[in-house]
Amino acid sequence: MPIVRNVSRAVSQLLQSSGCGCGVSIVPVRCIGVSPRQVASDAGFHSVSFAETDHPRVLITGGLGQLGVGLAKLLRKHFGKNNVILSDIRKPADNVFYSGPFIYADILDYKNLREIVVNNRITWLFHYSALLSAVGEANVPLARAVNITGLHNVLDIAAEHNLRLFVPSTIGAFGPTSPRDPTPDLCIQRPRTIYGVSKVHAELMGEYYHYRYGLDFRCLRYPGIISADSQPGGGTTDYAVQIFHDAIKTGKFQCNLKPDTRLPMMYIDDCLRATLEVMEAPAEALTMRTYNISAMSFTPEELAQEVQKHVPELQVTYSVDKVRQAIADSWPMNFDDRNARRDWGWKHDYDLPELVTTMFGFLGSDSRIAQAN
Ligand SMILES: NC(=O)C1=CN([C@@H]2O[C@H](COP(=O)(O)OP(=O)(O)OC[C@H]3O[C@@H](n4cnc5c(N)ncnc54)[C@H](O)[C@@H]3O)[C@@H](O)[C@H]2O)C=CC1
Ligand SMILES: CC(=O)[C@H](N)C(=O)O
Repeated sequence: MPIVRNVSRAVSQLLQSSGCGCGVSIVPVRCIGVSPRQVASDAGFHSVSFAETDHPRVLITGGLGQLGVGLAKLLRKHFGKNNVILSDIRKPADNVFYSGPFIYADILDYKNLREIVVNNRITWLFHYSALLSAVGEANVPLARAVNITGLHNVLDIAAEHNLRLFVPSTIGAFGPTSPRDPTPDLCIQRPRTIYGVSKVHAELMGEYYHYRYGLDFRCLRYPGIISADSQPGGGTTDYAVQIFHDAIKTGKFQCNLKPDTRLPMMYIDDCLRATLEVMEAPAEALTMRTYNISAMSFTPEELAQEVQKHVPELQVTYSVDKVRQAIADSWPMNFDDRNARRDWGWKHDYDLPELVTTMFGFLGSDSRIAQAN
């Protein structure tokens, strides 16, 4: 009995002293073992110049998806090519492989991940690996493993090695009982997808590690992201990327959501810039560790009308995917991001017309537009 009392006294002292997120020296170190894997010695990023060490040493997990390659490009511009390591379990395309350091990293392999962090003296980690909303519903056990067990590995390694850790969350972290128009940072979160559940878990675990162990955890809830040169990985908002490709290739687009389904969306450049800005923000400026960020909000019908200004002959039909529609109907319609704007100066650059013009600029629709005129 006295032992139990002593332990609970020690725990309650710890909890009281950790409210500021600093000064708690205990970190969740897992038992140290010998990793069977070695990072290739010719990987090219071991020999850094002295000047390069002034910058953060970055690792991006799940970097070959829709967002990771663009993030690596942005961070390499800021911190130097060799200071940013892209990783994934997939094989990179030639242009990605030759554009900077790439390494195989399975986030479910704790020792391998730890070894990469140690050998490369990583200081900032961007954790992008995930299964998104639609693919997550199609394979719940895998989504649970990657999105939850994988996150636990990342959190422990980040806490153990004193990393600054960015984990993206999503509009999908809200559910049908959340206020949807607009959705504030702090409100009821009862998502009905494994993706959403895993992201709420990530938000809470990251914040818990921050207050309990002093982990420098930072998290943004992204809207649906729209990009020209990378494909989405199986989400509910994917239609808003596909419409551009189909408009150019065939002039026909079949949308899997109803025409009036309103969701928050953002152009990739805004999303990646926000990610860098929140990582660079002074800790004192952050009154929270998880922020909504917002740019625009539209329905498939509104997007189609804007696209038709560039490709007037585009024909849009609707064939609703029940799973995606149910997910979309439970998500925010508009996102309230006032806290991000106040605390660290978040400001989006792209509204719907700029987004559509920029997408067609990238995808080279000039010939079709000329034909249409
Ligand atoms: N793209 C979007 O619209 C949004 C994305 N996000 C979040 O941003 C992050 C990046 O998103 P995307 O690039 O769109 O995702 P994506 O689905 O395109 O890419 C995810 C990557 O994770 C990798 N991965 C899967 N299992 C892995 C494992 N065991 N170990 C290492 N990597 C593994 C995949 O190979 C893939 O390349 C995700 O966490 C996602 O939840 C949040 C909101 C919106
Ligand atoms: C909004 C997201 O998180 C993602 N694009 C999805 O649709 O699953």
